[in-house]
Amino acid sequence: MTSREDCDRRDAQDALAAFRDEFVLPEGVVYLDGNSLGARPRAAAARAAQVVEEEWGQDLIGSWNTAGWWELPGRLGDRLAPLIGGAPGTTLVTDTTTGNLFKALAAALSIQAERAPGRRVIVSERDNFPTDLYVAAGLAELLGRGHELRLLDSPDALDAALADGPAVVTLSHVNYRTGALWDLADVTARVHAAGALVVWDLAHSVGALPIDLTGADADLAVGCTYKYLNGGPGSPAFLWVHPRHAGSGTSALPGWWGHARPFAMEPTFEPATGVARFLAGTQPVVSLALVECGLEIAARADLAAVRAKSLALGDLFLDLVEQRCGDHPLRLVTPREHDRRGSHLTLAHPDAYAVVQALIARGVVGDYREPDCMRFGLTPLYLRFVDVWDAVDVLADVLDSRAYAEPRFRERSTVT
Ligand SMILES: Cc1ncc(COP(=O)(O)O)c(C=O)c1O
Ligand SMILES: Nc1c(O)cccc1C(=O)C[C@H](N)C(=O)O
Repeated sequence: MTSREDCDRRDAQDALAAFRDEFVLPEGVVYLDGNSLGARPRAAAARAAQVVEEEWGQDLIGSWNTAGWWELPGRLGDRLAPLIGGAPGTTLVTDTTTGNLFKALAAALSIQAERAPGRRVIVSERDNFPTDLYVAAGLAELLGRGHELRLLDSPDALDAALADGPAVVTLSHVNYRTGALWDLADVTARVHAAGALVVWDLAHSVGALPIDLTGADADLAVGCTYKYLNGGPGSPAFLWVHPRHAGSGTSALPGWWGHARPFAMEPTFEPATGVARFLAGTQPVVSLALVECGLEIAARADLAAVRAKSLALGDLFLDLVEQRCGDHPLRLVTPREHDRRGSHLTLAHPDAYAVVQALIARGVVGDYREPDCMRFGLTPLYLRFVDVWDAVDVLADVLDSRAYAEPRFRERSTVT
């Protein structure tokens, strides 16, 4: 059995270990929820003070020009692009993942309306993150042209859905609940071979594993910056568009920020060239500025090493859970194979909600997802092997002692 000392030794040899110092983590907490809200980069507090006190406080409106506020979405997009295999000028950091998905899907459908007008089906997964499904269904209805959303009940159903000639396929690269990973290049090739376009949601994979959208020849992608990119609560999301589509596909939200000449204040919309046409309106500058602190750290981390450590942390977690919690009714929801899982692990338990609350009370922070899932996020930039050991130690004790049976652990908060 792996001992805590073994984990200490692995931490001592870990090439990514020094990154932990770049984050602020509360004393006595093992944070396994960076897949939902990433930890705060140390540099973020000073950057926030700079934006608020100097750029806003002193320079006021002038900062749109002098502090580069106007250019932030494109400049940060270019900083994020290498993490997703995007070329310069293909990526924006802007709006929310939900909003960007709406724009991306609308653009993909408008491209298909030109190329293959008979195609009216959007394919997704029933188990996709709810916002993705709501956006797709809402858009289909709004278009009023007979579009419909078809949902896969398992990955094996993709080929049959493709055979029916859909317009667009939209999938989450890593599933928010199960942690299951799609093969992005393989799926993209299959979707294209079937004459459809693909829109990827990278919320749970960006910053956690290497992604090559250009190499895979994907069409459009969205994702968020507050998980593995540590941009802060509600930090703006991103939108990537393959250059071949950057001049086509109307934005469903043609706002003045996406106009070719915003300050000409013209009454009709003329899209800016390239991905900038997908900008809509004024951006949350303070939040946007903080995204750079996380991106700056991510740019220095070798994503292959991040992925290798994520898998190693996951294997350790699973081995220890099997060794120490084997008598309890736990079921691994996440595929165990490396090439089929992302960077969080999900265990089902009949009392999952209460177990998660009991763990949080003991300083091990994971989260709960319906109907019976405990999620544990593995963030290699600030998580140590010894943290995983400590987390499983607490989990074993919470389960063995039935500490989770206390009534207070059954009280539901809004955010689970
Ligand atoms: C796959 C996926 N898409 C989208 C979102 C959220 O989108 P938004 O930031 O717009 O709330 C999440 C999680 O919050 C998610 O897991
Ligand atoms: N986006 C979130 C939020 O606004 C509040 C609380 C949690 C979240 C999340 O990150 C949800 C998340 N995408 C999930 O995978 O469940």
